[in-house]
Amino acid sequence: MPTILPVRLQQHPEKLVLLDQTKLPVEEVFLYLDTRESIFEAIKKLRVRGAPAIGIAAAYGMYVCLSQNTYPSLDAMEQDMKALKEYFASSRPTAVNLFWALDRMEKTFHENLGKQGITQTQLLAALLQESNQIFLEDQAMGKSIGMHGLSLFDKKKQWGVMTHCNAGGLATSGYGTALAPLYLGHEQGYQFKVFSNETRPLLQGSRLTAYELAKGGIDVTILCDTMVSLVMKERKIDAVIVGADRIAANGDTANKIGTSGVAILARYYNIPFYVAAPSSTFDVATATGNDIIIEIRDGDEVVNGFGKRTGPKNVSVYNPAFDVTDATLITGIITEKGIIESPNAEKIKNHLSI
Ligand SMILES: CSC[C@@H](O)[C@@H](O)C(=O)COP(=O)(O)O
Repeated sequence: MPTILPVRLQQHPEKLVLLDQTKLPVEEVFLYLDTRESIFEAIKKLRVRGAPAIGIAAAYGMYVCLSQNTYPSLDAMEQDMKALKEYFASSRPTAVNLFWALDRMEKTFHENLGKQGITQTQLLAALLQESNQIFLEDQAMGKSIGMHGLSLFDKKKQWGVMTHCNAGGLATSGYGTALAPLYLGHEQGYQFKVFSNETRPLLQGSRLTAYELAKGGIDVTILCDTMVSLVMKERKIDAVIVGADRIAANGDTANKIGTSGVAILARYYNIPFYVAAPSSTFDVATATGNDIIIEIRDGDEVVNGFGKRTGPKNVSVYNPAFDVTDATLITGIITEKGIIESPNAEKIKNHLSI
């Protein structure tokens, strides 16, 4: 299991504790946050990132912020809960886990608000329990994803696995999603050679995935995004596994920019392409990938990233943070319940039992 926890709650006094991922791989710096502005900023600036971790941070963040105040009435507390929900939800638009976690917190608030004689302290206790539940469920889902994903491999050889961006421990409260089979397998004596795509422009693949896998003792090689085709042609890759930020009802999957190109190349070279994600990443209210809102980020991340100017000033830059991989390019979606082979709307509906 990965050794660094990117998001957790501290109590007495209440703080949201985040590993500042913008500082990796150079330094492990922890932030202790208790204001709504600092939590919003941490999500927006990717100090905490990865769909499940963003959801957990927002849930704990709501609890921490509400616990700072004594409200004149339960109505005032409810208004503030709604304002916080809206504020955190406006931080990043693509990862559905953010909205899923905030909806769960709001539902818990309202269910308890309806109880006769409920106090602010009791409402806070209910929110604390719900946010801890979201954290623990994510941990359990990661482990189950790992078990199902591991069934794709055996111990007879070393497997070449490519991943893009970071869908590991740093993106969740446990084993991760795409990296979960690798961690579990490593613990059980399976052999992997992981190829981690650098993932321009913010380098989650080289800064984060390579960092956590190396720390966990798993063989990892960093590739520039431009090297994917060559390495696939050299037959170094047996399978690709990536995470997801949002999976539409038909299986179209939004994930870090560059993922769809990797999927297209994998199809060309006849390499299986898997998406690993918990059920909290499915958004069945969104029919297809065309309806997923893609976050557009500041162009400076592309031409002035990490303090180095790599493009001229005053030139337009396009910086979409995610792209959508067509369901038809996906060999299977690995969830905590099993693997959806060649995903489509009906299989997804049955798999999620909805
Ligand atoms: C288990 S994390 C899955 C995805 O959130 C991950 O692959 C990804 O694209 C993260 O993007 P990021 O912009 O770093 O939040």
